[in-house]
Amino acid sequence: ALVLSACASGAAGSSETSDADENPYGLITPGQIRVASLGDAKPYTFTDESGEFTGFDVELFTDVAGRVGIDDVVFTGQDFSGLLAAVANGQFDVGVAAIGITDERKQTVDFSEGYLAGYLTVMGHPDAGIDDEDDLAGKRLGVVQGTLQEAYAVKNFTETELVRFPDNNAAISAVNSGSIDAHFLDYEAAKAYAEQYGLVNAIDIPSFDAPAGFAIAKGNTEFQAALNEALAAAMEDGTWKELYEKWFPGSPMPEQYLPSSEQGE
Ligand SMILES: NC(=O)CC[C@H](NC[C@@]1(O)OC[C@@H](O)[C@@H](O)[C@@H]1O)C(=O)O
Repeated sequence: ALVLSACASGAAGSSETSDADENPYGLITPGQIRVASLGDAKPYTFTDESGEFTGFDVELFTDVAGRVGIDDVVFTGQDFSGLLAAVANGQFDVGVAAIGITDERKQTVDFSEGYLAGYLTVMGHPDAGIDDEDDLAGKRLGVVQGTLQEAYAVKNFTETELVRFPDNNAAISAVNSGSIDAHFLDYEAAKAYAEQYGLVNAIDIPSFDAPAGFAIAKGNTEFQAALNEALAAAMEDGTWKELYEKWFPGSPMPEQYLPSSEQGE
């Protein structure tokens, strides 16, 4: 009986520790990372012709996940407004979609360190007559619900009629059909849509105080620490720079994410 009980308790003990070993980051499915993302925020995160998720954020996160030891990464498209809640309530392990880090959002999720700082951009028809923020008075401006653009427009574009959309695709078709004058989205996505539909970037607003980060459930400090360590390594060995040049050719490069040997030039 003594041997049996010792063996039994040993087995129980080992299975408990092996669970922690198997799934140190509290993943929904050990060995797999489920990512909530967007399908229409090219070149940050988008689905290509074959329906594969790709883009700067997608490839950077996939690289970081590999460094953390997880190669099975599954991306799913979400409306931005539901994305953080889905991560907070455990439907996804992480949110990756040019999500700006803000104190308000930190009430819902935790974030990795920042990995991209850029601009919020108003873009529309070349003949919409929008050259600066004053020109937005009396105009109809699209925003995606839940974005920093929505919050900024509510606060600053008080004479503008805001039209809320679930995603960029819906807003862009509204611009193209003329039912709104312009859409308010991220700089690089605006550039991609402008090229595709002959629209123009009219106003660029810095959002450096809210760099994009990976969003994870609050309290998952093991996962957060592992992601941060891997993200720092991807910056230090030039992987971040390589992906930035691949996906944002010609754009000004924020220095803080370059290898330390290239900073402070
Ligand atoms: N994918 C989206 O629609 C996200 C829209 C918006 N992105 C803002 C941002 O994170 O985009 C990447 C960088 O330019 C950041 O500086 C910026 O705050 C947001 O976080 O609300």
